[in-house]
Amino acid sequence: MGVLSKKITVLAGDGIGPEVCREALKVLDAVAERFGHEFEYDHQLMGACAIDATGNPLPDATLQACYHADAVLLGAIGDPKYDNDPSAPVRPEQGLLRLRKSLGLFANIRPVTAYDVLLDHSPLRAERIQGTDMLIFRELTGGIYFGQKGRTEDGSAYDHCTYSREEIERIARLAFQAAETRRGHLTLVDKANVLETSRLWREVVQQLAPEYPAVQVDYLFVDNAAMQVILNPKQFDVILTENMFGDIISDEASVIAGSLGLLPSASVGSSVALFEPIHGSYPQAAGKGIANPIATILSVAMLLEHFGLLQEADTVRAAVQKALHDGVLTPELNADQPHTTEQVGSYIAFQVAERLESPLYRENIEVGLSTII
Ligand SMILES: NC(=O)C1=CN([C@@H]2O[C@H](COP(=O)(O)OP(=O)(O)OC[C@H]3O[C@@H](n4cnc5c(N)ncnc54)[C@H](O)[C@@H]3O)[C@@H](O)[C@H]2O)C=CC1
Ligand SMILES: CC(C)CC(=O)C(=O)O
Ligand SMILES: [Mg+2]
Repeated sequence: MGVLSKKITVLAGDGIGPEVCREALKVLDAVAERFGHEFEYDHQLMGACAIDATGNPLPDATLQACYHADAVLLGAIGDPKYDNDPSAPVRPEQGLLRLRKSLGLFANIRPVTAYDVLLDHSPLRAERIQGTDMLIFRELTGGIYFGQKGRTEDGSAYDHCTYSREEIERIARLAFQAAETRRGHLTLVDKANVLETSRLWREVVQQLAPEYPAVQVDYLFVDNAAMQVILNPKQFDVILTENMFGDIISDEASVIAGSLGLLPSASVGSSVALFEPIHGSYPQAAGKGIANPIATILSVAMLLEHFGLLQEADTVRAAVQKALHDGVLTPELNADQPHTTEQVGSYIAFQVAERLESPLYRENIEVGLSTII
């Protein structure tokens, strides 16, 4: 792959979003420095910050910038002032859902990895999780999050869940294809004993299965899956599931890695792809320098892979492994010798840029990174 020039729309968002995005862009700059690529960043508003500035969680300028970008990098959105006000007329999350729908991002891909050096950081037993490597395909533009919602005259509330065959088939095909390139095992997580939409998911997956003879398919009810993910995560290769189940199961699966701050994601579909950590805006941590930027940095690795820059993606992942190995980690993973969000990002960026001989780097190593930029 030659030298590339790419335009990336950056939606830093709210809470810790700007902090983790800053570090991810630092790493992307390091990739540009080492490999000669050019990345141009177009910062736009989305979420609570966009409501504050324009009254709209997804201003038209933001959407247009995303349409015209080669990729989108998102931090996180959300603010307690909306979470704590059930009757708020406009919400940051509406912007995110509308963005996903508008960009046709129907598949959200969330890898879950147990890192050997972090085995002790998971509350789960090391022998239980060691070697876990699963890929969750979460449907992202349908289901209950997008169905009609409202209140009835008697004061009840409803959220409708709908799925069409087409919505299921297009993500199921991506999941089958991924399973073919991995360990050949696909698990559909649903609630087909109760939900009609889940029965349609099973039907569609069963109809597609003969086209992918190298893939072994099995089916698991979501309540059982929630337990199995913790009890025996190594049994999973590719998990395919609908929007809400995937949202919940993937946050749960982050305890295998050791922190929600470690899990990246890629959202793909009919046009531009979007990359974001799976976590939210973690408002309690905003401005404190304690948010783990690795989920966003690994989302950048997925972005590079999407551009076909495989060596660059591997370089970022190797730099992350080095930070994990060297204990250059935020407090939730290294309470004894915590590093700040910025220190972790800088350390990873230094590894990527191979600026290992620079005096600044050496000085930072010598002082235990306490003065890293
Ligand atoms: N994609 C997005 O932008 C998402 C936005 N949200 C929004 O975020 C806000 C907060 O929601 P919560 O339920 O508290 O979820 P959250 O994901 O922001 O935080 C949950 C917990 O995960 C841990 N955590 C999250 N990110 C971390 C990081 N980078 N480093 C270390 N630890 C981390 C913290 O212990 C935190 O208390 C809400 O407004 C919610 O709507 C929630 C999920 C996704
Ligand atoms: C607005 C929510 C659906 C965001 C979320 O929790 C997620 O995408 O993981
Ligand atoms: Mg979520």
